[in-house]
Amino acid sequence: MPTKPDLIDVRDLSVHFGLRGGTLGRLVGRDAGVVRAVDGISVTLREGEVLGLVGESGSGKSTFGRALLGLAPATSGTIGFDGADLTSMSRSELRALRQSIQMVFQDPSAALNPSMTVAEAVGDALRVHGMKSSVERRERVVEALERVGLSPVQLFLDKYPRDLSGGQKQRVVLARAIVMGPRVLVADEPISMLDMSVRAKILQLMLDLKQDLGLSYVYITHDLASAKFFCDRIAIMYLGRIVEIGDTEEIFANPRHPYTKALLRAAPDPDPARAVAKDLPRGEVPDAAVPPLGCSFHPRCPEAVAQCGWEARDLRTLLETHWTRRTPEEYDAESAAVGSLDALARPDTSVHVGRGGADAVRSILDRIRDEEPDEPLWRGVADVTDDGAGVRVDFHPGVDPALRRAGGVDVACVLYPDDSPDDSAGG
Ligand SMILES: Nc1ncnc2c1ncn2[C@@H]1O[C@H](COP(=O)(O)OP(=O)(O)OP(=O)(O)O)[C@@H](O)[C@H]1O
Repeated sequence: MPTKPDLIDVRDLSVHFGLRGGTLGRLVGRDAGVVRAVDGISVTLREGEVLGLVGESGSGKSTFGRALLGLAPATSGTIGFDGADLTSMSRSELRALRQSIQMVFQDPSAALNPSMTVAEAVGDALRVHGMKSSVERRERVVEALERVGLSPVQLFLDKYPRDLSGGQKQRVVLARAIVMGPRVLVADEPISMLDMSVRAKILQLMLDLKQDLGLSYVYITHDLASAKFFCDRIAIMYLGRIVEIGDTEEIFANPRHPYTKALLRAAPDPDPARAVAKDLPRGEVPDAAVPPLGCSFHPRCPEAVAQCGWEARDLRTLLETHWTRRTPEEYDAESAAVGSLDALARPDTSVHVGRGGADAVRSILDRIRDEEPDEPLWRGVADVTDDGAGVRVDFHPGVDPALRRAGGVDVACVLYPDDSPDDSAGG
């Protein structure tokens, strides 16, 4: 089957949000930094394709989706659509573009104005975009409502959102999205707030609309089961980046990135024979304002190796976790020997720990190592040397892996060396 042309071509897109510092920071005029909500993403959406963006909360999915409509301003990079770069469009150009790219949000109740009837809500976009004839508008509204399965249409035209079920409201939202004749729908968790009983119906409706109207979708979700059913290709996102992207079948049959594997293990499997325990990787998604060194996923990764980007903050987490398992007396003695952990709060690859003497600190580290020999952090420790009142821990230098070809998908992980013949990378 010949590959369809690219409809959207995103290159190296970043969306960073500035964070104002606390009161003290503001007094001295210092910013607290930036949140890298989207951090250098390159991806294409092909004509007629459903591309899924999957990841935990905070991975940047919604920000990426909003950037596709110019709702979140790009910090750098480009978004090509129909030969134009969306990131450099004026407000009026962006308004015009929204006839072609529409967004569907998670909560249909919030998306609909409670004081507008269904006919008004769906027809409003046509009016705003200059369709003056109310007869013509009415025709288009009726057609859109029929397409989304709200029939007989006469029953729905004069209803208010409060008169409708969640599923019916999302159908109205979809009617409003398609009435302008768009080419792309960016659907951000469109079924997650609906009753289980209607979720599959709404997804099927979206597939029917795609077929009938030649739509393409960007489907944003944290729900792998719906992505498996709905998407042609899936991009797995973590902390503002794509860590793996490929055909849906391949991603599910043969996940490469340890994060993808963990997500798949955590997803409830409808087939009880293959059901596995829920075990999302340890810890939480780190702060996008100060991401981990190297691969952002390394602190949670069970397969991490020496060059994944180990640093002082990982050692701090290790010590703190270790102390949750000690008696109060042991904690008092060990924390006195180690001293303040403040020096471990920065992303350093060489760090001094301890104030109670090198031997005391070494024995604490040895004890943790004996108890947890498989802890991946030990693979990152290059050297522990005596250093005055404590020890100096040096980590191996880390690499920040780029997306590269690995057996039919693109994956950003040092465990997968590039196997593409021509050295090209990216999704
Ligand atoms: N307007 C904003 N100002 C500051 N930070 C923001 C803003 N919007 C998003 N962020 C931050 O950017 C990161 C990515 O957020 P985003 O909502 O895109 O993630 P997500 O994967 O869609 O998560 P969710 O599923 O919870 O919506 C988060 O750390 C979030 O706090």
